[in-house]
Amino acid sequence: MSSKQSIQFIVNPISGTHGKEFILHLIDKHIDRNRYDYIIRKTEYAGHASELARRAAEEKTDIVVAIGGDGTINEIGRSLIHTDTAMGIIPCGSGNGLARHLHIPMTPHGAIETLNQGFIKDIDYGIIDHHPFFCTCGVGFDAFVSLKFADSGKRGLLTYLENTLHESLTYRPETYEIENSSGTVKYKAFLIACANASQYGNNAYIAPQASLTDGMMDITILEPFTVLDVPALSFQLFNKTIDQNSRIKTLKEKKIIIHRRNEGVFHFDGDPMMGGKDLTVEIIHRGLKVIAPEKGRTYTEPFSVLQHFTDFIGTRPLTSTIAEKHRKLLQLNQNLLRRLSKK
Ligand SMILES: Nc1ncnc2c1ncn2[C@@H]1O[C@H](COP(=O)(O)OP(=O)(O)OP(=O)(O)O)[C@@H](O)[C@H]1O
Repeated sequence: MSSKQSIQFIVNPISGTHGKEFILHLIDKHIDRNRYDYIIRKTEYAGHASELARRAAEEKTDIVVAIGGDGTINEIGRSLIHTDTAMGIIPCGSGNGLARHLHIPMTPHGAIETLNQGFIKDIDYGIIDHHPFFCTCGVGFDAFVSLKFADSGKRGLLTYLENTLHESLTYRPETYEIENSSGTVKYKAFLIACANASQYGNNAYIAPQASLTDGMMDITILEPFTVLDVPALSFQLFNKTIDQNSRIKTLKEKKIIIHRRNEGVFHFDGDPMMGGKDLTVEIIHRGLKVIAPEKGRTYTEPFSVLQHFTDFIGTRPLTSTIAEKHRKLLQLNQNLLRRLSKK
């Protein structure tokens, strides 16, 4: 019997915008073969990653690695909760919120090195209306946009940005009641984000104080705002200080019920889902094993809001036609803010 640990890599070929062959080549080249035996599986349809991961856990595979974005991570993570199989991540999505929170390097080579180090930590996960999430879930504007994006038929950050900006022009805040163990409070809100991880992705920190190991979720409520609030909100989203904005209310809870007037969409890790008027959201403490760097970042990155914003809108220089398009969209938008990971 082999003393090596077993890894199954699960590749989502459609995640992000880049081909995955290069990553498979890097795995072949850099994975520690003294430590690991590995196999690679490719997903063939939505939901397939969940099936593959469930089977891998049943077969006592030591590690299942998601090669994809937060949607793929969600599929794999939900099959590994409360098992002995740990989840690794080679981030390939458009936002990579969970990987960024865990300080997993964004480069495939760096992420493979993290696997080779093999440090395992137990993290919390959340459940909204019976759907596990690992990063964020919520109702309101970002759930609405996740639905629009899912319907748009094409993927990519520009499409997402376009949808976000256009829809924010007409989106109306709704009234919600949030019930916790001590009572119910009413809020008029543009969005309510329930965060296990601190960011949506792309370093857009919707809940900067969120911890993956405290057994609590950080709830960010964005109340109605005016155009005058947009610059500060946008800056603070990337500066990890949005919780200090006067339009923001924050709560820390283990379990809440969100009551809304009508049934409608919510999102979990950026994927839209239709739900009822009452949505139960709770955090389950340390239910998933993940492989991540042992002590925060393994390299130092100077913190720059401008860089984070650039990450968010893409890496092309702001001198191109794309930049012109961004500028027009930015003019159109008076409400931008938002998550910007998915999609
Ligand atoms: N072979 C496949 N064909 C079609 N859809 C797939 C396939 N494999 C996975 N999917 C679906 O693709 C969706 C999007 O994947 P994922 O979230 O990983 O990529 P992304 O949207 O580019 O990244 P991010 O979530 O970071 O923006 C997942 O929800 C998953 O269900």
